[in-house]
Amino acid sequence: MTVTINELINHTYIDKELSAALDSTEAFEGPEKLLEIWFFPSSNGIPQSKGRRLTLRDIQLEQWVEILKLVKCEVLSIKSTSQMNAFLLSESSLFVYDHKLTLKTCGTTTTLLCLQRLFDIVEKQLGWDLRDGSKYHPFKVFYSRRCFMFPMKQRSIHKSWSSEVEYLNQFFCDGRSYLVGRNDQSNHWNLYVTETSKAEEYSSQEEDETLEVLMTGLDPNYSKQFVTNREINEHEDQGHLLGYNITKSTKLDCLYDNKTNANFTHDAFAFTPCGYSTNMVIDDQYYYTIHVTPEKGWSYASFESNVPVSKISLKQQDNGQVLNNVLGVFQPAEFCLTFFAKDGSSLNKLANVTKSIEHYSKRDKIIYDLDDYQLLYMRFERI
Ligand SMILES: C[S@@+](CC[C@H](N)C(=O)[O-])C[C@H]1O[C@@H](n2cnc3c(N)ncnc32)[C@H](O)[C@@H]1O
Repeated sequence: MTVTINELINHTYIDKELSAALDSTEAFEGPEKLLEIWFFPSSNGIPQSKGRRLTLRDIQLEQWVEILKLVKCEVLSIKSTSQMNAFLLSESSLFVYDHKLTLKTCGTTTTLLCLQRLFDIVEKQLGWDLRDGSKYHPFKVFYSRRCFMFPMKQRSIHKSWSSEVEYLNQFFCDGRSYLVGRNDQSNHWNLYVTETSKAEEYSSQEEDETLEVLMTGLDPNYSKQFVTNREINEHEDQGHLLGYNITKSTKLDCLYDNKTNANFTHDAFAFTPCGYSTNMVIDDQYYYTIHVTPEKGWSYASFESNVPVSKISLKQQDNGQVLNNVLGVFQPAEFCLTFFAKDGSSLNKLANVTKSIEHYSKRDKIIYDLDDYQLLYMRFERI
């Protein structure tokens, strides 16, 4: 599976002015805030309203721009497939399906401050009744993040986990908050998750697994691949061209063995003076997304994927091999991984495979049973 030059010209949307002018030279908070909202268990579960069935993908671009303004980030470009819209943002990514969305943003973005506007739009425009008294009850909500490197630089409620949880609890019923890993400044990960709406739980046929790998202390010989130092030129969109070149040279488009020849859609951007983001969509419905902050001192890269590796590779590959491919590109000094799965066997398999990651030693391993999901958290350090 490799990307082709066609990927540079078939965007659904592209902000050429923004793409040409983005620049950031200050210390950057790579670790992202990750919000995933399942409004319904599947697209089949979306109700009709006034004789029409509207979905998240009926929300217009101008409204996403307005929602993202509250988050303090902008849309660089969009790739659409038959089942989802993949937004590449000035600070990471947004994936919109008919019934669910994933918003991943880094830096000093204010992810949760878009919740009220998002639910207003969903309620008034799509006609979805998600009210539970003064709160909302979507099918499921996940909000997570690794501990920040520069917590005091964060804005508003994002300065502390407890104020983020307090804010989430104003919107949702039955939310639970976890501190996963060591209770020190730099080695933990936080999760907020709402209880699955029981009435709909068993109508969900959707298989779902998500692997995240959060890497720090990137090897400078490898992270320099993400430094381009391009000249800012208002008239040329070099960011997407250089992003494409980096994808090819690092082979980040070859992490999965696409044995089914499923459609592959790709969008990447190289920031200036450095930094890289990419969204890859496989089979029109699964994504993996990679974001890189290569600066020495606060280097960071994240990989997140909901690609069902065994289906896409016809059982030729597993998540352990994908993990090794990812580590090979960044060679981090440390990383933690989180893996959510409904099926305990893929989780156990990954937990066992990772016993033998070359050059790394396991420091923490934690498994949670979260009603319909199991969660594996592991942290490793280079030996
Ligand atoms: C590519 S973004 C991805 C963030 C992602 N969460 C991560 O760090 O892995 C961050 C990188 O791009 C660089 N960058 C340059 N201009 C930027 C901008 N306007 N907004 C965000 N990042 C920018 C940052 O300095 C950093 O190296």
